[in-house]
Amino acid sequence: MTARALFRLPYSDTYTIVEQGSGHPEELAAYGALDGREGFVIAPFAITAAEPLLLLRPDRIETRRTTSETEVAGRARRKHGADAADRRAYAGDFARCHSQLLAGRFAKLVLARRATERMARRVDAEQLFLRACRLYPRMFVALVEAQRCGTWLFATPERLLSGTSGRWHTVALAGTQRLDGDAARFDCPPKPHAPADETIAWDGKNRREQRIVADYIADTLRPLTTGLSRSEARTVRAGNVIHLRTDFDFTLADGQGIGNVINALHPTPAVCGLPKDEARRFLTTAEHSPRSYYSGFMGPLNICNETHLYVSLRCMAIDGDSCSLYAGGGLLTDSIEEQEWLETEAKMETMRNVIGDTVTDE
Ligand SMILES: C=C(O[C@@H]1C=C(C(=O)O)C=C[C@H]1O)C(=O)O
Repeated sequence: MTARALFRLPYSDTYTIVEQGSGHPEELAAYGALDGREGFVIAPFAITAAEPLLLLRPDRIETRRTTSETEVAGRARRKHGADAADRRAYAGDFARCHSQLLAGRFAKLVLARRATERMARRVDAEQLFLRACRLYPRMFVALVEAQRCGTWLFATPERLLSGTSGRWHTVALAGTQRLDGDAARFDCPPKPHAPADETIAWDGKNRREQRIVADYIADTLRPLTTGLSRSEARTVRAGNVIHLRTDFDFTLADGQGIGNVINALHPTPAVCGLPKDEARRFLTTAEHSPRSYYSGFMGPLNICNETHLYVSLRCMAIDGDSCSLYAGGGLLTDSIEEQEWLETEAKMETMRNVIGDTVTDE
């Protein structure tokens, strides 16, 4: 085995292992090259020679049951204190983005950062994958191991594109609130199609942030699709935070492939900004830590005729005894730096809860 991916779909009690038996995953030059292909895809935020778009060949596919252990509930993790240098670097990045927003160069920018945790011992990535499956039943959980991209663990709430042959689905997910105290036990929706809890209040800034994403997706998909439907925005839970989500369903217009749809959608203003190409260029230089495979996308492509591509969020890169966690948040002109920092901390909790009590204090 030279590369492998493990993935668990939301609400499923089984996970799938996809292994490539020999050689390295294929490097593809562009999203269009995904049309008609089969395998497990892992795409970076921006394709470069150092961080290519990879397609893992499914030489072996196995499905296993996730265990029903509840061992995770009481795990205590030692207190985490953000590094002062990280905090200062984020403040600098925020100021750079905010001045661009105030100058009217961008309608929205998503600023991201990285935090590295040193572990007491070498990380057992597969154990962490299984723990993430137990902790986050609503999320798409995946572990990818390949020489070219390294080892990544994800527990993401954001679908980029999924479907079988006929109907396709995507979402506009944005706006974030932390669930604290008793509210953290709150479940919305408890099952895939259950009604959402509409007692939750959202402020204007979060609603605008999410509407920008939903309008962008609708405008992008309209010329490429037929029968496009758009739901109302509703509240959904993702671990210890909640978001606003609009669902889209569509059929591809004649002559359209999903590679073209991905090329048009990715990266959406849920993870990048508007206008898209300028925002992507700006962020790749403005952010002090490169995003690598964070905020790209990954998932099975045409495996057993099903495609489930998710945005690579709530994730970490694992390297020996070190875990690099990534998170970002959408900025508008009225964003407040301290609140945005706390939002990235809340999103990083998703992976901090997975590494649990193995974090050391050094
Ligand atoms: C950028 C991230 O999340 C995205 C940004 C959100 C926001 O700005 O409110 C919410 C959900 C995601 O679309 C992340 O998790 O790192």
